[in-house]
Amino acid sequence: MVLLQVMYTDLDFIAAFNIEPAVLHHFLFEVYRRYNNIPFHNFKHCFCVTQMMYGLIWLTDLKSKMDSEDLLIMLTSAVCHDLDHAGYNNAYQINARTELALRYNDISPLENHHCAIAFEILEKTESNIFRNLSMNQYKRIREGIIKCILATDMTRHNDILNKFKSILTAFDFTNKEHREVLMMILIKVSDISNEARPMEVAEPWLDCLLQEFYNQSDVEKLEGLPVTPFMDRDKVNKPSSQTGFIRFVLLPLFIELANLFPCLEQHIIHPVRKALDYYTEMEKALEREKVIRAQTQCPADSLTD
Ligand SMILES: Nc1nc2c(ncn2[C@@H]2O[C@@H]3COP(=O)(O)O[C@H]3[C@H]2O)c(=O)[nH]1
Ligand SMILES: [Zn+2]
Repeated sequence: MVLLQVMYTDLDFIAAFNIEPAVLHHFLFEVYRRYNNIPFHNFKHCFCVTQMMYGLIWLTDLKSKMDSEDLLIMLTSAVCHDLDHAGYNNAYQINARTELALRYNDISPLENHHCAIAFEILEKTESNIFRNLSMNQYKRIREGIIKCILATDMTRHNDILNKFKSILTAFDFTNKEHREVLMMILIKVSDISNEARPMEVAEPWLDCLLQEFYNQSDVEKLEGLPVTPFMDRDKVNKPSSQTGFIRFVLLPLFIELANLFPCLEQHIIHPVRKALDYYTEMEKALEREKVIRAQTQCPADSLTD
């Protein structure tokens, strides 16, 4: 919590938006309380995503390109983006017809919920870090946070990435629409950036993610619901989960952001490529092990090969 406080201070938000330290503290404590004690989508994930956003803001020198309202939107969206996640994704919410799916008519039920919880916290005067803003400032920041948090729904991944690609060659920081798409891309990159971290940090996060995935698919099996294939313990393991995700989701997204900010290449592309090599090797080793195990179980078959 203290480190999050430092990020708000370091980016000059305290002075620019007249945020009282006690209110910031209260806000962050409420945020901390409203993350659940689950394997992946917990407060530590919130911290990692926010820290990545903070790092990206500095590395790309966004302070000189965007105003402090936009930066406040980005950091606060990162802090709030998974509030009260219960460890079951949107597919589950919709298939199980949960309260959230009913409330939000199957439209990004989780992301709508995370955002609603954020504004529930901000409705209380003692934890409203925006309480000294003008009406117009508050309106703009609320609109921005809603856009950013809703953009973390992965079913919108291709739409958002394609939009970013279409504006990239003529990207203009003075264009509001361009800035909004960039903000969505930045929160998406931060949200799925574990593999850009050192291997000894990234790998335990993958274990936590798979624990949450396997738990959901076990419950889906128990409840007779459609089983989410990438969460099924009978179908995915560590390397198979990562090679596809890195190749088809992470790299295509990260490469586009690095096209706009080439300085990011060494920070987000190189480590992700290294992780891809690592999991590709692990996948091959597991395959070899499987073949050996099959041969030792059926020695007669292997003799006839
Ligand atoms: N396989 C895999 N999926 C990830 C990884 N990081 C994030 N994700 C997925 O990307 C999603 C982003 O939104 P969610 O937080 O809902 O859930 C996340 C996971 O489903 C990762 O390292 N590996
Ligand atoms: Zn997240």
